[in-house]
Amino acid sequence: MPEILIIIIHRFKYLIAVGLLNMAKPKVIFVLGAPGAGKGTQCQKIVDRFGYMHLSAGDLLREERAKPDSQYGELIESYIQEGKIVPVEITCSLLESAMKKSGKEKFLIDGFPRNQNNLEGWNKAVAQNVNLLFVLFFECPREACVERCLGRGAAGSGRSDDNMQSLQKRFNTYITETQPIIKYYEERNLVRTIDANTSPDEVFEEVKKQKRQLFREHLLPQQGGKIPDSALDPSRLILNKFSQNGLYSPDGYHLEQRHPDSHHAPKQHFPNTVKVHPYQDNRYVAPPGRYSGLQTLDTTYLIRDPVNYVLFPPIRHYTPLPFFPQSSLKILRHFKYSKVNNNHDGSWNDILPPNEFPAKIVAVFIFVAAGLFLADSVAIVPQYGGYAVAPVKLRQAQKEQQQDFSKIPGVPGVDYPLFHSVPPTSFSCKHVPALPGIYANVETGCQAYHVCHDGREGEQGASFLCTNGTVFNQAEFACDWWYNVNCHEAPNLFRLNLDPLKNPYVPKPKPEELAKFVPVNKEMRLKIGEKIIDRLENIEDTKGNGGDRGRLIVTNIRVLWHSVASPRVNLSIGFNCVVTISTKVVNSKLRGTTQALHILTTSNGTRFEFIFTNLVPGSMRHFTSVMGVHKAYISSKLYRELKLRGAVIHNKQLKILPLEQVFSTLHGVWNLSSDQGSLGTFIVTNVRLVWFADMNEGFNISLPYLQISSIRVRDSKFGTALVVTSSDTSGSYILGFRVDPEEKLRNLYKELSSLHSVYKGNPIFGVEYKWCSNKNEEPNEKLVEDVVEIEEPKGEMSNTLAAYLADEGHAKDRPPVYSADLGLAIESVKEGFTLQKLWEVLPS
Ligand SMILES: Nc1ncnc2c1ncn2[C@@H]1O[C@H](COP(=O)(O)OP(=O)(O)O)[C@@H](O)[C@H]1O
Ligand SMILES: Nc1ccn([C@H]2C[C@H](O)[C@@H](COP(=O)(O)OP(=O)(O)O)O2)c(=O)n1
Repeated sequence: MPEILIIIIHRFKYLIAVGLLNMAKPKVIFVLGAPGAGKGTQCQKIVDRFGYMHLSAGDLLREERAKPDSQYGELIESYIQEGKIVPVEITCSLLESAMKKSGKEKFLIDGFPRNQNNLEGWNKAVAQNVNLLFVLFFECPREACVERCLGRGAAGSGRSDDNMQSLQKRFNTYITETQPIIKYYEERNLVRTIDANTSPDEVFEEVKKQKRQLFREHLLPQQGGKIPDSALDPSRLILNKFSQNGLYSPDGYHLEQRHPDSHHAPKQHFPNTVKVHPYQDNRYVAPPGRYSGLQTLDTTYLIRDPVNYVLFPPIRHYTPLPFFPQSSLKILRHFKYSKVNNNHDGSWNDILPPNEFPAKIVAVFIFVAAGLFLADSVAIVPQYGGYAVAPVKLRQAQKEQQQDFSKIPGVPGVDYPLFHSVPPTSFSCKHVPALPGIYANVETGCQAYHVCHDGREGEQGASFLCTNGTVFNQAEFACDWWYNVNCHEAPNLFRLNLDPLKNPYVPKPKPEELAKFVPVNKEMRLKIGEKIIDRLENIEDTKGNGGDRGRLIVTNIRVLWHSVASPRVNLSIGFNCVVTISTKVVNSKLRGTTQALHILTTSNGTRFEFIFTNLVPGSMRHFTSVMGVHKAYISSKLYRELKLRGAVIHNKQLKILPLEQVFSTLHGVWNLSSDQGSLGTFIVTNVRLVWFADMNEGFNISLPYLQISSIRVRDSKFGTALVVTSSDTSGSYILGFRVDPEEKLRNLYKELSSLHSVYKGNPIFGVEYKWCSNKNEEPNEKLVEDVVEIEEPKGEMSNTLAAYLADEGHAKDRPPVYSADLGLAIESVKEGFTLQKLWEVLPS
């Protein structure tokens, strides 16, 4: 079978695409430590060795103070002498202007942030404009530091604070104000501690080791690298998904990955790695701007491979694709090799001296999966659909291979074009109807196509070629056999990009995100686990179907409306896509001017507005129930979403959710995401699994069954491990756990697997809403029967245990009976079930 790379063009949201700034963010390392710890000394060495720009907050303040016209001079002097920390507005503006003035990209910021005020000021004004890599913390005992500062003073530092009196105050400030800041970053796994109580050169060796270690942590484990301690950190885990589908990251993360060819000048600038950008609200977005000179990300995700390390099995060049899933949103194309870029410029390149690493190395995206160690080293690579780079030797050999055209119908170069790279044409993204969008290039017989978005790829956007024999089918947004495509028609079809359902760059909603008109009996059918909370008659969909009486149904995950006269006229609004719910004065056809319910939603980057008017005068029920359930929906995310490092544990106790029941708590469970693993507690409930580290309860994961895609037991280099994979929508994280003895692990696996199968089939969404208003306003149960369009799921709960657990009438325990099978007294089994049947749900 011909190997191809399937490149899934990432569909990023309009908002983000448009909203991205066009500047690459500078990288920052904070340097902290007690006065005299040697921060300045080490920074100088790092500058010399690694080429960072050193900005010392203290020096900048001293410089400012020394300026005769400075309006802050006196204030700074008095603060420094008192050992106090200067207000952040001054320090931050000095830092910011020094950064801007330098025109550099990577900075060591020394002596900052030194207190809460510094931290808050930075977070507010600067943090979102830079990438904070980590905090380098020089740890040094007080006596040594004092001695050094006094020595520095005696040697003529000229500093007004290098005296015993100021030093005492500076140390107090350091302990009470700076140490909590270091702790703050420690909790975020950002601190790299260096023992600074040795000679400057020895300290620097440590610094180098740390940097090297940081780098090694991100090598493939089979190459001797470690899985980083912070593998559970969302910023690392986000990369997991690359091993799955390379690109798409819904639910709080947003990534973009570039193909070499999408780069403006692919031959010169071969982007070796993914760039990921933390966004203000903790999502990760593609980096703005072009890649020129910025090929590597200032993260630890870049890894290099030793010489001759085979990434891919040999790939034939320009092999035709056997078939194209035309309806697919994926864009299929061959993998084109370009010149290897051995010049690994970027923030991590210089971590190792050049001679410490082989010269002919290539970068690939790290599969920094917490469970990476579980995968076979080379075997996983071919599955990877990202933009990896193949080794030089391999690549050249492939280039020489000729394509066999005999399997393509038609005459090459006559019936279909034969481009080996995208030729220059007059195509311009300036004249296309929608951005982002994807457009066939007619001048190349549609073999080339362009992805136009925010202009960062230049006037032609990102250019791609369809494999020989195929051309871009504008109607299908996919490469297709040449004989299926009428290329000249393409410009007439460019406008299809305006259709969010067609445009592959517009993400498609999940069912519960759907905010659109849907055919009756399909979307109007309740989903499993979905419960009707309220039904209201006499509601007009004032915006879409004014004048039509309808029925509004509020369930635990969405709001449905349908016309009573013609139930096919209906709509479904998932709470997931609701932006705001408010009231609005409107002019209703049936009620005149009145207060109505206004729901603003967003789906696929498009906003939808819904207005519902209650035709019963004086009734407020539609407001209260829709708003109330929406509130309950928002506050119950833990039932439905993966949470990392959440406030889910307090004093080593799980904060139990209202509908949650803890089934078992297991101590001594290793989370294998770090090199030695972290020891912690594993809790199994009816909603989720939770693990938290014994040493730091903030290091935790809460994963609802709804978001688990598989649970397995596998061998790993750590021995037998429990491997849990989260669903695509929550990032496809791979989590590894180990419990001793193995029997315990197997029991845990059995328990989790059966609960997973039960609760995935019968999910607890956690959205509960209690009526506490006027009795007359409560939902009329009778209405439930006469809604024929709403079908409850039938026969879907096939699982015995699910049926058994769905025991709504089980208000009281059933009387105990002796079970001969178990040799125990147990609660009598519900009618129609046997113990044997219940055991059968456990996987063997
Ligand atoms: N590892 C070390 N061992 C001994 N003296 C040191 C060491 N590092 C720095 N010094 C000296 O200690 C003094 C304070 O160092 P400096 O780098 O200015 O510290 P900081 O910036 O943390 O206040 C300087 O005189 C420096 O020469
Ligand atoms: N973020 C900062 C950094 C320094 N300062 C002031 C107060 C500090 O005592 C002095 C000296 O800082 P510097 O980092 O040069 O010196 P030490 O680490 O204390 O040796 O500057 C500040 O107010 N805010």
